[in-house]
Amino acid sequence: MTTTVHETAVTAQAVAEATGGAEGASLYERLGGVYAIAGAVDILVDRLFSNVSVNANDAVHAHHGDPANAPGYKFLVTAWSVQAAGGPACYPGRDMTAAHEHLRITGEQFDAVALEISATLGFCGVPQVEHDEFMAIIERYRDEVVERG
Ligand code: HEM
Repeated sequence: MTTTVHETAVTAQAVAEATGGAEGASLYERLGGVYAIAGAVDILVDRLFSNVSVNANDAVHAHHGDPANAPGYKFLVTAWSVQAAGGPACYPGRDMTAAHEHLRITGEQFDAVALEISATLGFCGVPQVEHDEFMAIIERYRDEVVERG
């Protein structure tokens, strides 16, 4: 019996089936693991660093306006996402309150970042179920990221 390239191609569906379907596999596995997540974060951070609405906050712009911050930030956001999605515990950064409290982020600025995350998941072809699960995780951190009072 011959096997075609089509039959051996690793698709998101094949990964889900091989790992026990949507119920058995972690979101991390269903997203495609560290290579897929790092690839998405690479695109996301480039977009965030040039997003005018996100950079309207001067404290955010002090960080996102400097291209020298991109590699380290991509590493930290990748590790955070891997861990938040149920992958290996590998995030070495600050918790979300400590990382953002000095930035005085508004609800609108949080929405602008969430929109870029959602757009990036769409751009990368992440299926709807995994898209919705990841965005639900992001939403759970709103109160830690947005300025209090
Ligand atoms: C749930 C949503 C968010 C997640 C998961 C997230 C994730 C992270 C991570 C992992 C770091 C690195 C922490 C460290 O340095 O130890 C960070 C820092 C940062 N984030 Fe976020 N972030 C979120 C929302 C936002 C929003 C809405 C903004 C801006 C509007 C923002 C702007 C920044 C900036 C400027 C830094 C660097 C702060 C500094 O080093 O002084 N983040 N974020």
